[in-house]
Amino acid sequence: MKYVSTRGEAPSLSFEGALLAGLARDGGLYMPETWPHFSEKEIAGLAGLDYIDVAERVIRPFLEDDPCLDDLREVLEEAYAGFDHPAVTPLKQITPKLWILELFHGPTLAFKDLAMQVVARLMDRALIRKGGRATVLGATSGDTGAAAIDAFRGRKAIDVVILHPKGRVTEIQRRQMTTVDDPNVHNIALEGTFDDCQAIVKALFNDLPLRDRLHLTGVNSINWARIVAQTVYYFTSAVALGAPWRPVSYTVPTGNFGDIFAGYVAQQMGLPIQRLVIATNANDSLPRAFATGIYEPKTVIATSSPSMDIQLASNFERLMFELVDRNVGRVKELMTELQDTGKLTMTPDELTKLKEVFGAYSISEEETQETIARVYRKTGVLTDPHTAVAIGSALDERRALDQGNTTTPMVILSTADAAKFPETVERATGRVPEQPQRLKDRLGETERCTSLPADYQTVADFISKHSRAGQGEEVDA
Ligand SMILES: N[C@@H](CCOP(=O)(O)O)C(=O)O
Repeated sequence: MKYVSTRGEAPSLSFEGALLAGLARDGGLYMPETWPHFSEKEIAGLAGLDYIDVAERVIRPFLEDDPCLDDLREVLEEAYAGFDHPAVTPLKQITPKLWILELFHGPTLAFKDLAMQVVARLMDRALIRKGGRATVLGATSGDTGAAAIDAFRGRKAIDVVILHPKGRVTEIQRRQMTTVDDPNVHNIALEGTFDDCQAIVKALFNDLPLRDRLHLTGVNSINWARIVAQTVYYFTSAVALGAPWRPVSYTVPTGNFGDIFAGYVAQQMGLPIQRLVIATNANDSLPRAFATGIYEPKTVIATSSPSMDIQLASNFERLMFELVDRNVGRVKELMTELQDTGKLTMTPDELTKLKEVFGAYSISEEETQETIARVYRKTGVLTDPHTAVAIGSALDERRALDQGNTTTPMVILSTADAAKFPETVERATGRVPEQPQRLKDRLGETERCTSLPADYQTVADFISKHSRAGQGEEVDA
C-alpha cells in the first residue's frame, strides 16, 4: 500500500514512511492510494472476535508489504493490555435507539489512547529498525497531549514535545501532561489557542531544514497511522449492532476531524454506515460550512468541552481531497484560498456531496449542561461534556431529518471519561465523578512545563534545545 499527499507534490511513501513523516513535505496530509474493501462475508466474520483480532484484520490491509506489518500483532497486544475493560471499547445502550461507545478505558481516559498506544509502539520499533532518533511533536486542546506523553514517555529514541494552550485545558488534563517526570517529555504552555499551537506545529514541519535536523514527526491526527487505528472501533461497534446486514449511524465529538474521518474511512472500506454526524460546541466552523458552503474558521471560543475548542480542523483537508475525487489541483486551490483569505468556498456540488453522508451541529453551553443532567437523571450515567455535545447533536440530527421512526441505531462516540471534567459534571448533576485508580496513579505532584509566547522562533529554539535528535546523540542499543 502506498500513501499519497493531499497536495500531490510530496513523494508517495510506504506506511512506515507516512508514519515517521507525520505531515507530508508539501504541507498536505497522507492518504492511502486506494481503499481496501471488506466484503459482507468478511465483515460478518468479525462478529464475536476480540478487539485485538478485529484490529489486526482491519489494519492489516493498510500495512501490506510494509516492514511494520511484522510488528502489528505484538504491538496490538501490548497496546491494549493496559485497558481496563475486556471489550476495550464497550458499547452501552442508553435509549431504544441510542448507544454509547465508551472509548475512554485506556491509560489517560480518552479515545486518543486507542490509537496513540499503537502509533508510539510502531514508531519506536520503526526507529529502532532504522537506528534513528525522532522528535515527536503534538498540539493538544486537552486529550491528545496526555495520551501522547503516556505512550511515548521513557522511549529511548524519541523526545516528545507537546504544546497546549495556556489556561485552556482542565486542571486534570494539564496535570496528566505536566506531572510526568521522564526526561524525554517536554511541555509547552503556549500563550494562545489550540489553533495557534497547531499552526506553529505545522510551521515547524514546513521548515524543511529544521524538520530534517530534528527528525520531526507528528502524532496529531494529521498522522495517517492515528486515523487507521481509530477505524477499528467503528467495525467492532457496527458488527455488534448487526452490520453488515443492518446499517449504523455515528455521532462524533469533533475538533480536528480525525475521529469522524476514521468513520468515513470505515465506510469506504465497506462498513454500512448511514450517517456521520459532526458534533461541535460553540466552535462551529463546520456546521457553518454546512449551512453556507463556506468554511471560515474564526477565533477559538473557550468552552466546557475544551478538547473541541478548535476552529481549524486539520483533517477537513482529507475530506476535501475525497470530495473533489482526489483532484490535487482543486485541493491546493481550496487550501490556498483558506490560507490567503481565511476561508474556503465549496461549489454547490461539493456541498451536496458532503451532506449526503455528513450532518453537522453546534451545541451551546446550556444545552451541554442540560444534556449531562438529563442523561444522569434518566440513566444514572455521568457523561463528560464532549459526549454530551454529541448526544445533543444526535438528537438534532434526528429532528432535522425527521427520523423519529428510523430503525438505524445511532452510536455516540463517548470520547472521554467524566472524571476528567469534574467541575462541569458536578455543576450539571451535583455529583463529582469518581477518579479511576489508573488516573490517580498517573497524576504526580510536581509540574514541569515551560510557558512560551505564540511565536514561531521562540518555540523552534526551545525544541532545538531539547531535541536529542538535533544534537546528534546516538541511541544506546
Ligand atoms: N482534540 C484534540 C486536539 C488534537 O486532535 P488530534 O486528534 O488531531 O490529535 C486534543 O484533545 O488534544
